[in-house]
Amino acid sequence: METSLRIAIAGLGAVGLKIAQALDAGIPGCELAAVSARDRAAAEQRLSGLRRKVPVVEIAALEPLADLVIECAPAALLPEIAEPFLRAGKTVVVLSAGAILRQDHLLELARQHGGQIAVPTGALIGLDAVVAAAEGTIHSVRMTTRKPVNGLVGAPYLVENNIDIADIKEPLRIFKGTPREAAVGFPANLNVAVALSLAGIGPDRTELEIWADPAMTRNVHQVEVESDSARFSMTIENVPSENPKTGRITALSVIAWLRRLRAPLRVGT
Ligand SMILES: NC(=O)C1=CN([C@@H]2O[C@H](COP(=O)(O)OP(=O)(O)OC[C@H]3O[C@@H](n4cnc5c(N)ncnc54)[C@H](OP(=O)(O)O)[C@@H]3O)[C@@H](O)[C@H]2O)C=CC1
Ligand SMILES: O=C([O-])CC(=O)C(=O)O
Repeated sequence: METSLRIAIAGLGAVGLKIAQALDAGIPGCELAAVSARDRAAAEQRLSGLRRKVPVVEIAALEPLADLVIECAPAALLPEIAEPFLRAGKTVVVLSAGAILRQDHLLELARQHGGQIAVPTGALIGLDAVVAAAEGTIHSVRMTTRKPVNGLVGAPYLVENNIDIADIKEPLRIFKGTPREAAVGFPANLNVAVALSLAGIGPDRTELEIWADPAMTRNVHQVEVESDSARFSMTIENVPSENPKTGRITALSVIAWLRRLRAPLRVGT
């Protein structure tokens, strides 16, 4: 019988806690081995309803305890979380996808040691079709994101450019550029655009617009792809989680990814 894959979770917020609860409820072939959070006592409290007791440890203590780590913490912590696992040839599931662009050395570490960085579909849609189209030739990828004001306020791009969206009455386009630029200007809001770009034609050729819309209650992402195998358009309207910047479906995407790791039937790319 195969032994269970020991899973560590770094960050126990809107995404991490849901994944911890799902692992505790049971995902065949996987077991929750350890978690990390900023406030250890609060994390222990949040985990107190779980059936099995799980150690809450410093980020540096996660790697010896687990075969795979799921990063669902602030983007700046990605290197600290990922490096020990990649150096040990293990897998790192990355939610803060934007941070990968600023940390090229992580890909090199994975290559050198036989580890892997996995970016789940997360809050987006259709990355299976985009990676398939990328096996042929993709001509263009355009993404438009519309978010309620509270899903965007405080982003560095808005602060640096003195763009005040607190009292807008109409939809306002606040950004037009590339996912590479958005990863810097919106590190906690546009990981989906970076994931899309990594699946398709990269962070410099993917075209991105961001709109703040005071009438919206959901985070809406629209994607249009032109390729030599297919033309497709996709829209996802995400219900925000406890964290207004993060869609509820994000944690579910990782849970589905974990469930497929050892499943006898695997659907989708
Ligand atoms: N790829 C995608 O599709 C998506 C990606 N994301 C990204 O996923 C990440 C997680 O999102 P979300 O769960 O909503 O974020 P939250 O803000 O809800 O949670 C972040 C967690 O990180 C923990 N944390 C903060 N500092 C440290 C530290 N020094 N050591 C250990 N843990 C720490 C916090 O701890 P504490 O609880 O103690 O404060 C908290 O539990 C974000 O980067 C977000 O941008 C989000 C949505 C979609
Ligand atoms: O991109 C992100 O990080 C989150 C997001 O838009 C969403 O949850 O809809």
